[in-house]
Amino acid sequence: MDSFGLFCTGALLACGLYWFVCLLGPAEQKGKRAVDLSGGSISSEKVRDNYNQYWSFFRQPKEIETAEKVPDFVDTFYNLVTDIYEWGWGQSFHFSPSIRGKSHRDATRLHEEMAVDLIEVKPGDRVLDVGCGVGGPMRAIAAHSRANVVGITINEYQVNRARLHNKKAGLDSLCEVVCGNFLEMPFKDNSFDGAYSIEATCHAPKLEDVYGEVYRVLKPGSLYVSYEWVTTDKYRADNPEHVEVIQGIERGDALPGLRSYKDIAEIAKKVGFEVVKEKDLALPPALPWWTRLKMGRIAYWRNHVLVTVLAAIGIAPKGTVDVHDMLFKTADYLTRGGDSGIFSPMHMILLRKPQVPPSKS
Ligand SMILES: C=C(CC[C@@H](C)[C@H]1CC[C@H]2C3=CC[C@H]4[C@H](C)[C@@H](O)CC[C@]4(C)[C@H]3CC[C@]12C)C(C)C
Ligand SMILES: C[S@@+](CC[C@H](N)C(=O)[O-])C[C@H]1O[C@@H](n2cnc3c(N)ncnc32)[C@H](O)[C@@H]1O
Repeated sequence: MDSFGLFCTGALLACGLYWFVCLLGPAEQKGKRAVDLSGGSISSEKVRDNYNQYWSFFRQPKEIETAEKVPDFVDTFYNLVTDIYEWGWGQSFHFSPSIRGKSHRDATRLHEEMAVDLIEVKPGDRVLDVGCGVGGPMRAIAAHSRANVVGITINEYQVNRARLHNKKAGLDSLCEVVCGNFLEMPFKDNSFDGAYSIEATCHAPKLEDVYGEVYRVLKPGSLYVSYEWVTTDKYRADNPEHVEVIQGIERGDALPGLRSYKDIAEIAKKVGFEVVKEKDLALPPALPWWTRLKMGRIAYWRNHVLVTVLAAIGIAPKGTVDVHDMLFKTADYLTRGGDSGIFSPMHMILLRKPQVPPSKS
């Protein structure tokens, strides 16, 4: 073989190796690889139909408003996106402010630990994770606080993923996962020492329903912290560009309608909570939470090619390409929401269930 042939063979081998290790190999947190992408609890052949069904909710906005249909629509959404999220983002399905000199993983963990520090729980306490995903936050919080964490998610596929990760992390004695609706929780009154929700209650059609449930299951005197998705004071409903961005975020994230930051405390008080603290964690001096999304753009193009090839050769379900495409566009809307400051995914509210319930009069 002449030197040119040798060079070509070497280059081909290097490309193949890069493809295998970097593209098909372990992603964010090992565990999920492109070749393992599935439609969650939906069988491969039905992924595309379910994706179309997901979109049909947005063609009938009146129906989204009927609260009973929302949990099913959210469940379908998480069947479609859970594997892609894990593959391309990791086991924590939320944002966090960037921190100079720290990795995304560390910034994510610190954002999670802050939640449990705020609710002041002790080792051995029973803490509720409202909308737990595949349990990234739950594991960080259990390891940090040594509290017993009970997570609830509407999506059965996530329950199985979370249990698997808990076991692998050796945290299954501290972490429990329940499949259920946070609008009607299968827990006794006054049975938790604390609760938190990280970017999950935005899926509730009426915030008072989920806050009311958290209030019911908390012991008197205990604390609940929530990181809420909201529109900020910069949002103008008469600005078509603002409306386009917010609607884009709602469609790509299974949201029945984003709330204004102003409504959160009012709703919490209505169900009986005392507001201890409220702060938008996205505001300066915090560094932008959307930098990670922006920086990932080249990787998303690569992922797009990979998903298209895998779906074409029958390894990934056909509809995966549509779902990935939707997320690709969503990333852009979220970035625009962050850049313009009209949207925050981390409006923090810290609430206390009073020792004595407020009188009804
Ligand atoms: C709280 C919610 C989810 C927030 C984020 C975890 C996700 C929002 C948008 C998601 C993503 C967008 C682009 C994807 C990319 C095209 C793909 O190649 C790899 C995965 C993404 C980066 C994906 C990861 C998760 C998000 C950032 C909502 C639902 C309330
Ligand atoms: C964006 S994910 C966040 C998950 C987790 N908090 C995290 O940060 O990794 C939102 C979670 O809320 C859950 N969820 C949404 N609506 C729900 C409902 N009605 N009942 C229970 N869980 C729900 C979803 O299943 C998902 O697990």
